[in-house]
Amino acid sequence: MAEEKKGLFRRFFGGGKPAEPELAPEPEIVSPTPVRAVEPDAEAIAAAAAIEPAPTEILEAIEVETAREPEPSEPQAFEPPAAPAVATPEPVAVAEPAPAPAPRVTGFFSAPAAPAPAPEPAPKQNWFQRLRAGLSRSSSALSDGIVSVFTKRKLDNETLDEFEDVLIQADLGLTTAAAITAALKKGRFDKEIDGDEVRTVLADEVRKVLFPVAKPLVIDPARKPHVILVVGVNGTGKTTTIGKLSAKLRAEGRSVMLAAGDTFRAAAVEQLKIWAQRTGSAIVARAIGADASGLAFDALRDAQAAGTDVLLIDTAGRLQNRTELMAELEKIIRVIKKQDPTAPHSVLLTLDATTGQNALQQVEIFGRVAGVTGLVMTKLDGTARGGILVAIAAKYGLPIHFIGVGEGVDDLEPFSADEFARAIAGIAA
Ligand SMILES: Nc1nc2c(ncn2[C@@H]2O[C@H](COP(=O)(O)OP(=O)(O)OP(=O)(O)O)[C@@H](O)[C@H]2O)c(=O)[nH]1
Repeated sequence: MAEEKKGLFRRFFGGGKPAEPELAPEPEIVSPTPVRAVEPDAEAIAAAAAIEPAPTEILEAIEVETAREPEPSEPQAFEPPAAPAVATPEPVAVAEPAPAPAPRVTGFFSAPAAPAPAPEPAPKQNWFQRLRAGLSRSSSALSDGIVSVFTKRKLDNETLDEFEDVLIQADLGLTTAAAITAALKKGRFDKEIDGDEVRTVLADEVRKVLFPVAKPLVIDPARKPHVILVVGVNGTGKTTTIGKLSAKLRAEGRSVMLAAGDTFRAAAVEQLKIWAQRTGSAIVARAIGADASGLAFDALRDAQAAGTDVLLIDTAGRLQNRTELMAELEKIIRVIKKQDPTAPHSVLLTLDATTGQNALQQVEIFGRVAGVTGLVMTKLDGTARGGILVAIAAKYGLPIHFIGVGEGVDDLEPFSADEFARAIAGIAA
């Protein structure tokens, strides 16, 4: 199929390489300082401040351990691993209600002003509504194409070709675009067709591609801990995803430990600490610039000792074409295996939907180097390129566990083929 559409592909992508995200600057490795001395990042704190606190009853159930002080200096080599700082979550303090202000006396007529009526809270949208809203840029790009191709026209070879172009432009991939066009042609050729019929066929075909890959992330209760390693390119949402997952796991009553393996970025460590506190998870963090594989090793040892259900390991962002950084990722996995040969039990690759075609290469290379077991696609809100998820599913068949449509704790949900297919096709309910 790729051969058939080569001319077409070149028209859309200029025959060149797909656009790559800007190279992120090399993270600066500063001399190790104790984690506690790291200046909190205002942006990270502001982002995490939006997180809903874990239910009080969950927080009350947390066992409070004594926090260990960080080592004064951090070894760069893996052996022997130094003990990490294990900061134990503290229950989130319930803020004392502020005393009601006394009515202001303004003379003889001192009656307090009538309070302004409270604004009606906006009704909370359900997940499908948020998914539809998030995917609106992707679905309206498709919808506009459908309207312009099919308005008052019969389904002939020309309209089919134009429609296939619309699908390819929406990043759905050549194979899926061809399958959708073929399905539309069946029994409808030379007949008038309306937009709703096209949208139904589109949703049906997308659903067929996504159904086999929509698989939940399964936590093996026999593993103590079930180790989840989160990998991906810079800024794809690893740390945020770990925070959101920890909230879900804690809400299910599981004990969780977070390992702040992004030892390049102080903001990532701070962000993770806030998530740990809010969700009632334990956290293992070290100084900026510390050896990430040593930290992963120590975190796993601590999680085993504590009988923790799930250990979520964050890693620094890395571009898939940076060989030395990918080798570092291999080392982290090797070191984890020394402690538990069956670990990591899940390797999640976070993909930023706004990246478009480059995401395919990320799946290819991270899959090969890190043995990715499942995908999390973030930032489906605010992109017209959400179709890339379909192209990835068709090409790699890797499980898609979660998708993200925003920065809030509720904006990450298990992936549903049917919901995604309807949302991207612009079908209302
Ligand atoms: N709009 C939107 N923003 C998101 C989503 N997921 C994450 N983000 C934001 O993306 C930015 C980067 O997220 P991080 O979690 O820090 O990404 P990271 O992969 O850990 O970054 P590095 O450590 O630099 O590799 C943050 O501002 C997040 O709030 C999403 O689904 N939608």
